[in-house]
Amino acid sequence: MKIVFYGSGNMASAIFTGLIESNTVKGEDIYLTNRSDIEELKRLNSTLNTQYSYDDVELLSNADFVFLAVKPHDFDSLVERIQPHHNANNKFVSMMAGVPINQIKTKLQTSNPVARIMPNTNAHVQQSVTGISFSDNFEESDKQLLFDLLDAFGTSIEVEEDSLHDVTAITGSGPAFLYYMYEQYINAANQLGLSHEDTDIAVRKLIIGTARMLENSELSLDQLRENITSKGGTTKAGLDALAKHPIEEIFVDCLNEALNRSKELGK
Ligand SMILES: NC(=O)C1=CN([C@@H]2O[C@H](COP(=O)(O)OP(=O)(O)OC[C@H]3O[C@@H](n4cnc5c(N)ncnc54)[C@H](O)[C@@H]3O)[C@@H](O)[C@H]2O)C=CC1
Ligand SMILES: O=C(O)[C@@H]1CCC=N1
Repeated sequence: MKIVFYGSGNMASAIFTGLIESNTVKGEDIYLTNRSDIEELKRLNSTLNTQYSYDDVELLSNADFVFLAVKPHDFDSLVERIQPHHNANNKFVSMMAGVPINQIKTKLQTSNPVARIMPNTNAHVQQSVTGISFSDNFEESDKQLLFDLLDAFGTSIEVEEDSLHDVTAITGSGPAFLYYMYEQYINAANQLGLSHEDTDIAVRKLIIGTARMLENSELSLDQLRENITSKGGTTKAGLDALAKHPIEEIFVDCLNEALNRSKELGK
């Protein structure tokens, strides 16, 4: 299977690294290109054994899956490269936030199958949650091949195309929202007495340990929280302080703004 990535930035590299490190695809079957950073492509060739080229005929010839991994505002420059040279074998897999399948088909002037995915950078550690939608003409056997690829770097959920906006807000951007929250937690913790170094290590371990509990425990979130909260204790005091702030409202606002931006990006 020949897989091409147009774009080798943050999200694409998380995916092709996951595919190679899980032994799902060999580096030599993955072809990379980007706007102009040949040094980056050479570096990836020496570490992952991936191929690279700026020749679109070479890239697209016999390519089974062609990942569109550029920013939405770079799509037009990508169309100039792909449109004249694509062929019937190419199945397109776009990860561009917000850009609808019909717009991809129209701009590329193609009736080839198109899938849209919305992964996240947790693909680096094979933990992406990836939403996926397909054009009507995507063959079942090709869908299965693509699901197998997605499984190599996390879990996937098939959704209606319109729901990809929700997936983008909740899990596509989600790691950034959680990182931001953890940053605030570290900033606050730094105002207590531990050294900054100890605080940083302690909070990182706290986050990792809490995530492992979520993974391994059968208890609900609120039960896990209850198990830490002694009557009249420290946790109760901290939680009462938190409850004075509109935390749910803050996240409703955050997710709605991300979702609205996803809709705008497709216009
Ligand atoms: N970073 C993230 O967490 C996520 C990103 N996405 C989507 O993935 C896409 C890429 O995002 P990032 O990897 O973060 O961006 P990035 O800026 O890290 O990488 C973009 C890549 O596109 C390449 N590029 C630009 N114009 C090109 C052209 N004409 N031909 C070939 N390559 C070209 C650049 O050289 C670069 O390698 C975006 O559409 C974004 O919406 C989706 C989910 C999560
Ligand atoms: O910020 C963005 O637009 C992309 C989509 C999801 C994560 N990063």
